[in-house]
Amino acid sequence: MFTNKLLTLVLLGMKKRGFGAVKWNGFGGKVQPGETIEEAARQELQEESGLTVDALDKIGNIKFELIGETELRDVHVFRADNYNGEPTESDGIHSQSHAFYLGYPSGQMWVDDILWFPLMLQKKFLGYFKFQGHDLIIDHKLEEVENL
Ligand SMILES: Nc1nc2c([nH]c(=O)n2[C@H]2C[C@H](O)[C@@H](COP(=O)(O)OP(=O)(O)OP(=O)(O)O)O2)c(=O)[nH]1
Repeated sequence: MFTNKLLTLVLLGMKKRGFGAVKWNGFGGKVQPGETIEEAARQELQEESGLTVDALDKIGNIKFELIGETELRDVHVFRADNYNGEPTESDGIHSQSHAFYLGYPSGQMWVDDILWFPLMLQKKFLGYFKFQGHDLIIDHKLEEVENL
C-alpha cells in the first residue's frame, strides 16, 4: 500500500483458482500447522505476489459464516505500507495494482469488500458476514476498534 496526499494505491491480485477464483483480492490463504497467523500472511504474500514486507500491521478480523458450512472462516487482515521486490504473477494469482480512489474492480471482488476496504486505510475493525452462496450477504456487522 502506498499513500501520498493525492492517491492511495492498493495492490490486489486476481485469484486464478480455488475459493474466490476470478475475484480480485489481497493475498492470503490457510494457516499451516506450526505457523503463526502473521507468518502465514508473510508466506502467502511472498508465494502469491513475490513481495516481502518488513512491518506488517494487523488491522482487521472478519468471521464469515457460509450457510451450509459448519465452521466459520476466520480471516485476519494485515496492512503493509512498504514492500520489497516487484509484484510478479504466480501459479495461483495474477498480480496487478489498482488505484483505490479511482475505483475498485468491485464487480469482480467479494461483495463484502466494498463495505470494509475503506476502513482498512485508517481504522482497525471487526466484522461478521453471513453469506448465502458466494454472492449474497444476508447479515453483517462491522465495528471499528482501538485494538485487535
Ligand atoms: N477480501 C476477501 N477475502 C476473503 C473473503 N472470504 C475469504 O475467504 N477471503 C480470503 C481469505 C483467504 O485469504 C482466501 C481464501 O483462501 P483459501 O486458502 O481458503 O482458498 P483456496 O481455495 O485457494 O485454498 P488453498 O489454496 O489454501 O488450498 O480468501 C472475502 O469475503 N473477502
